[in-house]
Amino acid sequence: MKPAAENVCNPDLLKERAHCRFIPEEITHFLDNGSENTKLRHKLEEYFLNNPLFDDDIPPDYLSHSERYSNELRKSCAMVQCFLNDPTVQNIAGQMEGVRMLMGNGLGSAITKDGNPLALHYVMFLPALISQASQEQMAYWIGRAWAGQIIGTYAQTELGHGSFLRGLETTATYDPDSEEFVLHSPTITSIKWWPGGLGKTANHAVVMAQLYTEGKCWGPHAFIVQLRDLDTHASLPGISVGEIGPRLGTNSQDNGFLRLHHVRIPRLHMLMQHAQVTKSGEYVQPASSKLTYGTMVFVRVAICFDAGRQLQRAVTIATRYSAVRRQSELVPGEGEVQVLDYQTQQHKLLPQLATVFAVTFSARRLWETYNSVTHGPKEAQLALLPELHVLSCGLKAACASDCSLGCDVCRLACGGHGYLASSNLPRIVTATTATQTYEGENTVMWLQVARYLLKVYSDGLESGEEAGPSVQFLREPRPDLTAPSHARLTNYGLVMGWRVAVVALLQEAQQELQRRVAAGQQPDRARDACSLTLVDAAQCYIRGHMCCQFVAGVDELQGLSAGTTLVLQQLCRLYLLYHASSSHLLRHGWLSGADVSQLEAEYRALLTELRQDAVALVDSFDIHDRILNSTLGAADGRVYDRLYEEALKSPLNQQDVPDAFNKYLRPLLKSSL
Ligand SMILES: CCC/C=C/C(=O)SCCNC(=O)CCNC(=O)[C@H](O)C(C)(C)COP(=O)([O-])OP(=O)([O-])OC[C@H]1O[C@@H](n2cnc3c(N)ncnc32)[C@H](O)[C@@H]1OP(=O)([O-])[O-]
Ligand SMILES: Cc1cc2nc3c(=O)[nH]c(=O)nc-3n(C[C@H](O)[C@H](O)[C@H](O)COP(=O)(O)OP(=O)(O)OC[C@H]3O[C@@H](n4cnc5c(N)ncnc54)[C@H](O)[C@@H]3O)c2cc1C
Repeated sequence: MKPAAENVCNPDLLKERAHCRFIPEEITHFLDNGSENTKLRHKLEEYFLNNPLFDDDIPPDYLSHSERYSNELRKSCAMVQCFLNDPTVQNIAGQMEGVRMLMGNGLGSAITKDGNPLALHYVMFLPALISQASQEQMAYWIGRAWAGQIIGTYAQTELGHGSFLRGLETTATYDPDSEEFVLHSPTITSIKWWPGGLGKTANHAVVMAQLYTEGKCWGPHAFIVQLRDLDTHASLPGISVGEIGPRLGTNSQDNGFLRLHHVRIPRLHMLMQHAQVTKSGEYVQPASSKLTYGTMVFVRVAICFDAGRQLQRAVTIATRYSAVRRQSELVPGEGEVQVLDYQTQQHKLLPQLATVFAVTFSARRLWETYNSVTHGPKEAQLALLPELHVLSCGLKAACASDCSLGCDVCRLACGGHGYLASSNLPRIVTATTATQTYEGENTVMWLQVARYLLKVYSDGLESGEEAGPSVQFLREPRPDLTAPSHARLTNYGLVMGWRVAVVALLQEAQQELQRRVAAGQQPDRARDACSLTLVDAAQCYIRGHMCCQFVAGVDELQGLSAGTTLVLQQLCRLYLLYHASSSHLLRHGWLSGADVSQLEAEYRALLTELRQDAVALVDSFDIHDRILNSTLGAADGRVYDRLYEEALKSPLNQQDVPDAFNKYLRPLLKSSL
């Protein structure tokens, strides 16, 4: 048994919690979207985290690639079985809600630490069926997929093309004689490459392929292809499938490749909610060709939430550690201080804390937009599609980039120990950085946003097309740059500053574009030559949007204690000030040099204020120790004991003299004698 002293909480953490100025549970309930959800989450955590089925005998870091995959597949299948068959779990949460929690990176990440081989089935295959299949197709596929009788993935990206969807090479050619599509990968570059779960887990895939019928290509469409025998799991004739090899992170997710050799599928395996091919081969056009991209839009929204949850974990670990870690003397002779006391450390961590809330407010609003578009009347759906597309692209890019950079800042804030796998920060960082690439590489997403902004700004909307609510400001009179500083520096004043920057950048880009085209440059090349300015415009637009959502979200909160409201207002202000240091607010005339100095002083004062709540704030994220899975971040702050305990688990430490010594080192030592 451990000595009692080892089990007590670190005294510095206790002190931090004692001076909390707000009610942490209020923030917990806000982040869970209601106290009932918090209760539900606790019950699920208790059920799963106390169940030995989900324990790892050996830390995954010490397993081989195949062992890791097998271990994570064991746990993910057990987890799904619980949801499908265990009444206790079913009583706690509806199946849908439960699976969502397990597949996301909350509880799920405590169970399948190294990536979940079944994730794509729930995160993309099922959503693809829901957004692309006709009613009859849903009736056929969804029940089987939901019950785990078939396991699917989403196979879109190819060796040669990921970002440029229209460039996909896989073909689906309709044969009216047999009423079948022939799926084929004609070249090496057309091999599907990357889909999660494709390598060894999935027996079906939604395959995106160029549809050919009646001799014409109609662009990328979605088809369900069976890949493996449902009994033996052997790959079917004409299907070459496997895993693509080790990656920076999530190595148990068996990302795979797929080559199709003239594989025949029934006509009704083309997903036909939007476009159809009749028995005779006639192509029936969808209301919008972009409806085929619906699955990606859904996942982009989900990524905003996921990236935010990863940042919550990273900043919890780094903040608790910074309260425990003492390093150097602030004032010589006064003893070593908690590193959290250094202004530079606060500047690393507190903006990350604020970002958690900016992401939460923005992602929630995006989710509302997504729901009103997908559940609204058809005409309204189509009218709002561009706005949803642009917001989902922009917020996905911003949340992915802010959160993955934020996670890495948290890792760096933990010094050397942050580099240790047992801190869990390397795994969090590598999992989060992938969100910048998948589901639309970030730069490509920014360019999509810019394309829409320029279109609205330059009156390029087609007749009957309306500018979406988030870009109405492009049509409004330019705000007054000479307004007094007290008006420009308020929260809404700073939001306005971003809008001013967007308009100025679009104006610059448009003038440059016109100049180049007038000088004879091909218009698309001219646009590429303006793309840095256009990406700046897109980023300012989304930053302004996130600031606006944060300000409005805090303003609209009701029923919170004064202390909690104050701390959220301060975090909101900190977020606005942190980003106001961007050169764009200065360059485009919203802020003067004197304004910047004033805002910087206010920012530093806020760091000092919020420093006292930092530990209580991360406590309010209420992340279970098993989900943090970190030697540095556990709630009791026993950092050094845990670091030592984890080091002792290394297989190399199971022998004083490793076998490799006799094989390699001893001969070297002998030869150099
Ligand atoms: C857990 C996760 C695991 C990971 C999974 C994956 O990664 S899966 C793999 C993930 N892979 C990726 O994410 C691949 C990323 N690439 C893509 O999504 C597409 O290639 C693209 C959107 C970049 C361009 O598409 P394109 O060349 O067809 O289009 P274009 O640029 O020529 O613009 C034409 C018009 O269409 C509009 N429009 C476009 N999309 C939408 C939409 N969804 N809705 C509404 N509208 C849309 C656009 O605004 C423009 O309007 P305008 O100005 O004419 O009025
Ligand atoms: C962990 C992980 C999981 C994934 N899971 C899946 C999955 O389940 N299913 C699936 O189908 N795919 C999956 N993918 C693939 C992913 O969607 C693609 O990698 C992504 O869309 C980017 O495409 P790409 O790799 O072709 O990059 P590229 O487009 O080749 O990007 C290379 C560079 O070119 C730049 N670039 C590209 N186009 C333009 C342009 N038009 N203008 C300016 N710059 C440009 C990019 O900004 C980037 O810097 C996954 C990828 C990863 C990393």
